[in-house]
Amino acid sequence: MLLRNRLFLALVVLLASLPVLPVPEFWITQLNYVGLYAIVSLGLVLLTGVSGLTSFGQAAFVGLGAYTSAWLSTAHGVSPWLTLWVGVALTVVVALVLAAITLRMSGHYLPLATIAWGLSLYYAMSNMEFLGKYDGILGVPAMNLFGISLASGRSYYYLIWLVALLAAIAVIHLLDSRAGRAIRALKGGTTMAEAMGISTYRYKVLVFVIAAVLAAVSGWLFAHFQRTVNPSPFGLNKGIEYLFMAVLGGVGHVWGAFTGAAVVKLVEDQLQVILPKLFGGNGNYEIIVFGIVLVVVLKVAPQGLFPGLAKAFGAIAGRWMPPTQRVRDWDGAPALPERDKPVAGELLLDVQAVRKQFGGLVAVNDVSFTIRAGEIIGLIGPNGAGKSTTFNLITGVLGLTRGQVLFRGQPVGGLSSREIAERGMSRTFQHVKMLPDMTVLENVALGGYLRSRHGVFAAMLRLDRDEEKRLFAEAERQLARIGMAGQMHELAGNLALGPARLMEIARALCTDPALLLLDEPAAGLRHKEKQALAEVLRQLKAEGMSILLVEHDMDFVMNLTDRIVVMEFGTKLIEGTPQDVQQSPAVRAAYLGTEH
Ligand SMILES: Nc1ncnc2c1ncn2[C@@H]1O[C@H](COP(=O)(O)OP(=O)(O)OP(=O)(O)O)[C@@H](O)[C@H]1O
Repeated sequence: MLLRNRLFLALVVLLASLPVLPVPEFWITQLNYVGLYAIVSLGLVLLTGVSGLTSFGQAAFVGLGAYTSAWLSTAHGVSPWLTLWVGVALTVVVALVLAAITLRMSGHYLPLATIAWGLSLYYAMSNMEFLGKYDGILGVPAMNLFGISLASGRSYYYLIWLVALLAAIAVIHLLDSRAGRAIRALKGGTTMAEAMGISTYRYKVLVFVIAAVLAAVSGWLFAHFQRTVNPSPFGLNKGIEYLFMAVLGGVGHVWGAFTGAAVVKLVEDQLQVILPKLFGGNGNYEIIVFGIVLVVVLKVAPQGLFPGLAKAFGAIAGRWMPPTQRVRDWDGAPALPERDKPVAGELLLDVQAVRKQFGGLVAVNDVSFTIRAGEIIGLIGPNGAGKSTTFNLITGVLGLTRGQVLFRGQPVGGLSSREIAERGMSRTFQHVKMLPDMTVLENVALGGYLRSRHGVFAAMLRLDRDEEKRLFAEAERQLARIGMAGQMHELAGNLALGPARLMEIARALCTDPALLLLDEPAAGLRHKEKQALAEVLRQLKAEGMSILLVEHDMDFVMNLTDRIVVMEFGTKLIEGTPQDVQQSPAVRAAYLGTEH
């Protein structure tokens, strides 16, 4: 960590000394553009790299920031230090409106929508009389800071890079926080994040707005650097270029934004000089070269240039990569708040004649059962019996066709999985859902989301450290509870299936549940892994935890459960003790596929 800080400090000192060294004006201007572009790309790292939302329309937000400041400062003489905030406010409003319209779209529709609004904003800027139409606005004033003129490229350089580095630090802080983990969870789909109580839509909107604001701030800086604005740098091709920078540099890394901005800006200018000399004429040859380069980079280094560059710099620069081993500084952190727990024997879950129809298929046919606090109930049945569907009805992933589910006396049918998580049901997944690039500890800490509260701004300003300690102390406690504390610093993606399933249980425990719901936790496990899992479940029961265990493997549930509900063809075949079930000819027939 210390080394990382020193490297960062060395970078800052180097950057700060460039304008006072005999560096030609041309290179200072180039670096100014790199800084401006990096700020926009940084937003794309958050939006596209971390959250998986592709936008081609960022250049339009740059334009919004640039035009707002240019118009207010020229037509109304407003200080650029005020126009910045007007531009940011306007961008937030526009981004919120666009987010409300487009962010519920999925697949290819979202990128297409970003192209559509990117074009709309561009043409809006180009056709407004008061913004000078295609000629734009001339005579944008230079900035002053405490009486010091920032008119020269060398002085303005400090402002651009101060903003760029502060933005990078804020994004780094954000990604290493409660809100950051929620943002990182967006990429793997919404089911797991919602089950941890995270409003995925809210975070998508937040990330979208942050990326738009970064673009607008870059636009504000751009307007007072160029001292003139016209629509051309805010068009769709520039939007594509920003995305290109982020992807080329490494869209998953904060420093990838800077790498991409530097490579594109510096190489582009050189190519614009060299290529016409080689091929003659004034064609935009550099665009052809960039197209080819992007395809090659995507093929050989899909993570972009930054990870490779960092590795190439060897062990020291390798430390620039996100740390995998977090400093263990949470000893003595106060425990997170806990919910009121049900008393042993209290009716916890009351599933009343639930039904789910998929068109003509009745996947779950009026199934009823109950769970009392402290029990482990098994829900078993052959393939296609309707177990997973029943599980999804209880956890709010699927809506009920009919029937009701009561949890602690309150109806929960029709609630979202997030609301159900809030009430104290926590689940694991048949196919493990985790964030493979985060450590086991961080994955488990995601479970503590609803028990903590700090948001984006607290994270950016590092005001969330005490709460983070509480979250990690809780995550470690839950990992220790299932015997995985020794693996907390490992990347979750490196875990074998058995430990990965246990990690999911620890994450569910971290929500402080009243009822734990496990969806086929033994599926695909080897014998030893199954034994380890059974041991953990026995221990949880001994601690008083209530568990619904959906399982295909009959032997696994026999020695663990108090009662078993057997399903076949969507209906409840039998409910009883493991002995009752074991001796039932109907159950044997269902599993062996014979008549009964
Ligand atoms: N989204 C869906 N749309 C249509 N049919 C579905 C859907 N989900 C499940 N089904 C059908 O509902 C029935 C019950 O499926 P379900 O996955 O609940 O069974 P299961 O007991 O969990 O089986 P397995 O052990 O194979 O997971 C199956 O016939 C399945 O094909």
